[in-house]
Amino acid sequence: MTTSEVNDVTGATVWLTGLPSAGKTTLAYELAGLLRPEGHRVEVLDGDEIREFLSAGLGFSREDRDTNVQRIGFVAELLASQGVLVLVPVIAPYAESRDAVRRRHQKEGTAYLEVHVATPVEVCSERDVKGLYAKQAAGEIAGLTGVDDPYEEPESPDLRIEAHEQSVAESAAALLGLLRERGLA
Ligand SMILES: Nc1ncnc2c1ncn2[C@@H]1O[C@H](COP(=O)(O)OS(=O)(=O)O)[C@@H](OP(=O)(O)O)[C@H]1O
Ligand SMILES: Nc1ncnc2c1ncn2[C@@H]1O[C@H](COP(=O)(O)OP(=O)(O)O)[C@@H](O)[C@H]1O
Repeated sequence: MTTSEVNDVTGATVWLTGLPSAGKTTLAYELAGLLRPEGHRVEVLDGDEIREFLSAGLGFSREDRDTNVQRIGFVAELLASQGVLVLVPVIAPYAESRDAVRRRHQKEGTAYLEVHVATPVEVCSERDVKGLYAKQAAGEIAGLTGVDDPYEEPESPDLRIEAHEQSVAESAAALLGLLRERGLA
């Protein structure tokens, strides 16, 4: 690849927000699997991994969640500005915090897309991938997003996916369609 080809590559951050077990991580990896064979550089900033390293020690208070989201937003923008498609399956429950990440991208002239993975809490709690809904119901944990902690739904996301009403492949295709529409893939 020549230098000019490298410089032509447009990066972006695609933030997948939604409740625990909504399907954010599943969809991010499915989309990554569609993009990589096309030659795109893709990074998935997985919430769990970030909390193990970049955000080690942070909990789930509003303040800690905001700090976590701003750190991820900072790293995502850096990568996206260098031509990487950055997929971020992170709850980010507060609108103000998500907007701050969007503003950071706008200020730097870096593409940013907000996607709401809108699986309802009833479906998420049935899936309960990590057993958190059961633990909350049993009184073992408190402050679970969407149950006894806030989740502020995006009012006007770039895309809202009713992930429970379609297959993983269909949702990933919708995401790819959005990227194509915006000239990012
Ligand atoms: N109290 C509470 N509320 C919400 N989520 C909780 C909680 N405790 C642990 N977890 C698990 O932490 C995973 C990562 O959360 P995030 O970093 O995405 O959350 S946040 O944006 O900082 O709010 C998140 O991962 P996902 O299930 O992939 O969304 C949860 O499984
Ligand atoms: N249509 C769908 N879209 C996304 N995930 C789905 C769908 N149907 C079932 N699932 C399952 O739901 C679970 C979602 O878990 P995960 O992707 O870890 O959610 P999150 O990252 O939002 O916590 C996975 O086990 C996935 O296989």
